[in-house]
Amino acid sequence: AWMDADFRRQLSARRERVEDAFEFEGRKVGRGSYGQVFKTKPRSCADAPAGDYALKQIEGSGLSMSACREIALLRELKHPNVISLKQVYLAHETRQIWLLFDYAEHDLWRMINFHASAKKCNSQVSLPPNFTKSIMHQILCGIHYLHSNWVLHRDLKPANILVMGATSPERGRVKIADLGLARLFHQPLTPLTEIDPVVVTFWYRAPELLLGARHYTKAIDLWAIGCIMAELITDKPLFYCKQEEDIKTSSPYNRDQLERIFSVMGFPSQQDWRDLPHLPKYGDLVRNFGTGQQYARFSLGRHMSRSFGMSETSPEFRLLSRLLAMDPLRRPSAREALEDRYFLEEPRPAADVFNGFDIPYGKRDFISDSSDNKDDLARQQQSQPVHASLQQYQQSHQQALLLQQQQQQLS
Ligand SMILES: Cc1ccc(-n2nc(C(C)(C)C)cc2NC(=O)NCCO)cc1
Repeated sequence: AWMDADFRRQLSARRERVEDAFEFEGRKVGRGSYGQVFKTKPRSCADAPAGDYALKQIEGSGLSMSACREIALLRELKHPNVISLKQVYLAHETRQIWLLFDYAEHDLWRMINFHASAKKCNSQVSLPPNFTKSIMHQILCGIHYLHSNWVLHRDLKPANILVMGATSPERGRVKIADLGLARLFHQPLTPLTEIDPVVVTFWYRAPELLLGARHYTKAIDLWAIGCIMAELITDKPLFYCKQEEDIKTSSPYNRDQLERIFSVMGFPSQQDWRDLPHLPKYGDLVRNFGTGQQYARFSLGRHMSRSFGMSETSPEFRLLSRLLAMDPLRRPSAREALEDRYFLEEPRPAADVFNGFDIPYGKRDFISDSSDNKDDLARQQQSQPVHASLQQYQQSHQQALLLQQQQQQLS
C-alpha cells in the first residue's frame, strides 16, 4: 500500500463513521438510481448541530464519475436557495460514499399534489396571497446564482424544488436540488428514456430540446421555471402529456409533447422564432405538423384565461408569457425575470413562502424496503427510477450506448 501501515491504522481509527454519528435505520425517505436518502438525526456523541439531516448513500461503490461531480460541484456552491452539502463520509471498508445535507420536509411536487387533491374534494387550503410569488422569487434567485457560476440545472421540475419545513430555522425557504437521475452524460441527445425508461417526463422540456437542440442553455432552465410557475397557479402540469408505457425511441423528438405545447401556446411562426428552421428536427416538425394552421387560434393567454380566469394584462401573466417564449433568445435571463414588475408590486415576495401560515402538508413517509414495488415508489417519488436491476440495465445499456456512439464517431 502506498501509505505507511501504521499511519493508515491511525487514520482508520480516528475516522468518523457515518453509522456512529447518525441514526438512520428504517428512516429511508428517497430511493432512485442515484442512491438512497435517509432522514436522520445526529447521535448525541456527534458534533453536528441538533436538527434533521438528509443522508444520501450514493449508489455503487468507490468514487464514481457522478459521485465526483456531485461532491466537486456542491462543495463550491453556497447560496440560501441552493441545497447545501454539509459533510462527505467515505466508508473505507465498504467503499461507500455518504453525503450529508440539511433536511427539507417538503417539495413542490408533493405540495402541488396536495393542493390538487384538496381542490378535488373541495376542501380549500388557506395560503398567503404571495405564495406563488415568494416561491418563484426564490427559485429565480437560486437559478441566478447557479447561472452566474455557469452551472446549468438541466432538469428543473417540481420534485427538484425543495422547501424547508416548520422545524427548520429556515422555515419556508426554497432549496433547489437535483434528486433525479445522476446523469452520466450531459448531451441532451442521450436518450433519457434509456436511462430511466419508466417515468421520465418531458413536461418541463423546452421546445428547442424536443426539436434536437444539441446543447443545454440557461434559457432551457428558464422555460422549465415558466412551466413550474403555471403549475403553481393552476395545480396542473401546463404541458401534461401522457407517457407511453414502453421505452420510447432514442430520439429527443417527442411528437406528443410538442403537440401538447402547440395546443396551449399556438404554433410558432417565422416571426415568433426565426431560428426554428435551423433546428435538427425541423424536418420532422414540418412532416408532422405542416404549417401548424390547426393551432392558429391557440395561445397561452387564451389557455390561462379559459382554464384559470387569468387576465392577460396582469403582471403575473406577463412574466409567465416572457418565461414561456418559444424562441429561447426571447426568454429573460434569471436576473431580468427578477427585475420584472411582478416582484416589485404588492404583495412583495416573502422569505418564508408560507408567510407564517400553518403548513398543511404532512411529513415525508418512510419507505420500508418491503414496499419497494414500482407504484409505491412512483407515487412517493415522481420520476425516480426503480429497482437496482433496472438501474443495472440502464448502466450496462449506457456503456453499450457510449461504445456505439464512439464507434459511430470513429467510423
Ligand atoms: C451526479 C450529480 C447529482 C446531483 C447533483 N446536484 N446538482 C445540484 C444543483 C442544484 C447544484 C445543480 C444539486 C445536486 N445534488 C443534490 O441535490 N443531492 C441531494 C439528494 O440527491 C450534481 C451531480
